[in-house]
Amino acid sequence: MLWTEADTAARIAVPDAFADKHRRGVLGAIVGSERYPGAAVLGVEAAHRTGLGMVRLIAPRRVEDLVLARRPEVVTGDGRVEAWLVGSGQDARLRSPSLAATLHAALGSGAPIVLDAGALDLAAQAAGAAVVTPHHGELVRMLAHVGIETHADAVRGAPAEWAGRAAESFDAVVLLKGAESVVAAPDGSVIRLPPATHWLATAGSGDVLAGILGALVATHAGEVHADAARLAELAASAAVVHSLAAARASGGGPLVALDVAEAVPATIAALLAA
Ligand SMILES: NC(=O)C1=CN([C@@H]2O[C@H](COP(=O)(O)OP(=O)(O)OC[C@H]3O[C@@H](n4cnc5c(N)ncnc54)[C@H](O)[C@@H]3O)[C@@H](O)[C@H]2O)[C@@H](O)CC1
Ligand SMILES: Nc1ncnc2c1ncn2[C@@H]1O[C@H](COP(=O)(O)OP(=O)(O)O)[C@@H](O)[C@H]1O
Repeated sequence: MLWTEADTAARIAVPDAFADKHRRGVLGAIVGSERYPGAAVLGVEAAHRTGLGMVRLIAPRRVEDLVLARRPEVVTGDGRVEAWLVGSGQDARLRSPSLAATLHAALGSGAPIVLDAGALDLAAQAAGAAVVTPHHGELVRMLAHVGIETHADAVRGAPAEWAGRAAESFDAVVLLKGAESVVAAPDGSVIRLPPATHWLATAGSGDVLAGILGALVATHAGEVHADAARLAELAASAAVVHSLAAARASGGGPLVALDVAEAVPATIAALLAA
C-alpha cells in the first residue's frame, strides 16, 4: 500500500471552536542531552510547527535553555500529557539513572510513545502503543538485541521485510527511515512511502521527523488508544509531511534540518487545501 497526500491530509487534526491547548493534545518530550542539545531544538520546533496544544519538555537545563531560546512556547517539567516523544539527541550508552527513571515512567504511563535514536532499545518496554523511528544502522542494532543478525546493506535492499521483522519482534510500529522509507506494523501490514528528496540526508532531519510524528500522535492519542493500528497511519503521514516540507525547503537545492521544520506549516496548509 502506497500512502498518499490525501491519506495524509485526512490525518491532520484541524482545531475547531471547541479547541483549547489541552484538548488539542499535549506532547511530553524527553529529548536532547548535554552532548546533543540541538536534536531537542529541532524536534520541539517540528512538533510545534505541525500543530498541537502544547509541548512539555523534560531535559537537562542546558537543553531547556536552548529550546526555550528558540521556542518560548515550550513548557518545561512534568505535567499531564497525551503522548510521548523520547530519545532524539540521546545515546543509550550514556543514559544516566535519572534519565532512565524518567524514560521508564513515560514508558509505563500507557500513553502512546514515539521512540527515536537513544531510546530505541526500550521499545519492548512500552505499556501503550509504540512507534520506533530507526535508520538502517539503528534497525540492525535493534534486531541484534533480539538475536537477529543482519547488516545495513541487507536492510537497504529489503526495507519492508526487515522493518516487518522488527515490528513483529518488538510489537511496535516501525518507521524505517532512509532513501526508501517504509512503515511496518506488528499485524504484518506494510505502508510504502513515496520517495523523498535526497537533500534530506543531512544531520538532524530525523530529529525533525520525530517531532512531526510526536505532534500527530499527541493530536490523535484518543484514536490510538481505541485502535493501535492508527499509529502506523500516523507514522506514514509524518513521513509524507516531512518529505513534502523537505521538497518545499529544498526547492531543488541544499537544505538544513531547521528549514524542513519551518516549511511544515505551509506544507500542511497546502495538504488541507488540496
Ligand atoms: N544537532 C543534533 O543535536 C543532532 C543530533 N543527532 C543525534 O545524534 C545521536 C546519534 O545519531 P547517529 O545517527 O549519528 O548515530 P548512530 O550511532 O546511529 O550512527 C553511528 C553509525 O551508524 C551508522 N549509520 C548512521 N546512519 C546510518 C544510516 N542511515 N544507515 C546505515 N547506517 C547508518 C554509521 O556507520 C554511523 O557511523 C542521536 O541521538 C541523534 O538524535 C543527530 O540527529 C544529528 C543532529
Ligand atoms: N538518501 C536519502 N534520500 C532521502 N531521504 C533520506 C536519505 N537519507 C536519509 N533520508 C531521510 O533523512 C532523515 C535522516 O534521519 P536520521 O538518519 O535519523 O538522521 P539524524 O539522526 O541526523 O536526524 C530520515 O527521515 C531519512 O528518511
